[in-house]
Amino acid sequence: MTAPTRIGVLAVQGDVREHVHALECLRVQAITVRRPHELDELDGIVIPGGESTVMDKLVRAFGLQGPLRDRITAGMPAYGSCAGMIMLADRVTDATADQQTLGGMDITVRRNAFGRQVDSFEADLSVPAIRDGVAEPLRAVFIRAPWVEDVGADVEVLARVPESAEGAAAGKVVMARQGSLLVTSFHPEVTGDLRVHEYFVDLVRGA
Ligand SMILES: NC(=O)CC[C@H](N)C(=O)O
Repeated sequence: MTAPTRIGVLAVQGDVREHVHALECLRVQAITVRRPHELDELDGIVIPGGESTVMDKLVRAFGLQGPLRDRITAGMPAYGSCAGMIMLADRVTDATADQQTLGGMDITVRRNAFGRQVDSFEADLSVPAIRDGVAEPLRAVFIRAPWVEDVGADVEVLARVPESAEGAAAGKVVMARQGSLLVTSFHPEVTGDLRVHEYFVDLVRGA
């Protein structure tokens, strides 16, 4: 029998439980991570939504920044949702003065991009990369979400806000991948649709 896939969920801040639940629904061993040594046995990690400024401070306070950067650089797959996407971005617009990220992905992300007045926004996304992702659009829930302003040459765009959406959000990149790193602006863990997590688990198993 092969060993079970072990995926960590960074558990310093944010909606950790929902990601643990989604991973367990996919029969993956989900492990909450607060200490550096907890990274050792992982096949991949999820960085949840929350507040990236707080998450960054706690990641540094818990001594996780260096070990996480090392593992990501060494190729450990990582999936960042919303604040997690900010954490995996090499560049952030509208960051606070002392805000740092883990980086790894050659993208520029704009924090709180959907507008300060609009706390949440929903859209049906066509995502050809996921199972039935064209026939059955993915309902995406955005909560004070960032979007991707700019992607490097090695980044694959997986989804955009539909061009028919109102305002500046139309056409913006909200799901992308670079090698073993995956990011979404939105929160698939709150809808019960497991296809994004399934895509990440497949990525981890293929890594
Ligand atoms: N739902 C979220 O993760 C919000 C992200 C938050 N606006 C930030 O800057 O980190």
